[in-house]
Amino acid sequence: PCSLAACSRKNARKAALHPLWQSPLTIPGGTRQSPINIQWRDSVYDPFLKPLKISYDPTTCLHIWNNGYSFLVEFDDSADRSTIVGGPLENQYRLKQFHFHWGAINDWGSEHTVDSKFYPAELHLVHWNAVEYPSFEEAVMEGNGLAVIGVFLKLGARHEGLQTLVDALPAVRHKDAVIEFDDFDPSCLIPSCPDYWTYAGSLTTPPLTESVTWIIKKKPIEVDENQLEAFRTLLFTSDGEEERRMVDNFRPLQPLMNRTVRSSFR
Ligand SMILES: CCCCCCc1ccc(S(N)(=O)=O)cc1
Ligand SMILES: [Zn+2]
Repeated sequence: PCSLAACSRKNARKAALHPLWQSPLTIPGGTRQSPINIQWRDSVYDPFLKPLKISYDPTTCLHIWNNGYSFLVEFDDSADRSTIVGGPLENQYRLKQFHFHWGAINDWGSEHTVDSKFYPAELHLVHWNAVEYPSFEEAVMEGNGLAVIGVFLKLGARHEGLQTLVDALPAVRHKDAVIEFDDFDPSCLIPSCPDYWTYAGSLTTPPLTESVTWIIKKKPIEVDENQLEAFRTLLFTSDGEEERRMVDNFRPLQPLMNRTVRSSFR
């Protein structure tokens, strides 16, 4: 056991870590961690990459909840009703949830960067390989278990589709709050431009498992300042706890190591 002084110093260091990272920041032996910087000129055009085929059924939308990391919109994934296929994927993947990462100010907030540029926020649409695995929880542990579409958000015009989400946020201000949310089609949040980058990576929050095929859309969507500010009114903390604003819920950039980022476009 450590000495009282050393223990308190260790605990102080741990407490000093951002609330998101009380657990270790790195996976021991991790070789395909996310997020990464996408250096545009180092990405390799792959002519064999197919267009991504997205088919979402808005009636599979279930609820919005604040899980203490982000706010999530979850979907009924008990059948192949909201799926993606094609792109770099060998199987069809089912939509499980989508969520966002954002900053305290507009200068940062995204998890991935492009040529070291941060966007103020990033959307993740999380899908799992229901062809090969019986559940999302099992797929999370497998190298080809998950496919996450990343969409950058940039400051610009108000996004009408996002506004229906923003209007619901006050109801999930605290950690563990949940409200019913139905009839939402998340494809309205995905740019129509088909161009994307893709690489083999990981979850960016615990359990950080190396199970994600990342599909990062080249074009951002535009949202306005009020919509970004609405994200920043959420709390990491539960009702009754001392309030901590939910901002800067993005993981630091991870080493590329022995990976190539492929592009679907020249
Ligand atoms: C067995 C439970 C595991 C839940 C893992 C949930 C999760 C999903 C997506 C992402 S992200 N930010 O990489 O898209 C992080 C975490
Ligand atoms: Zn995410």
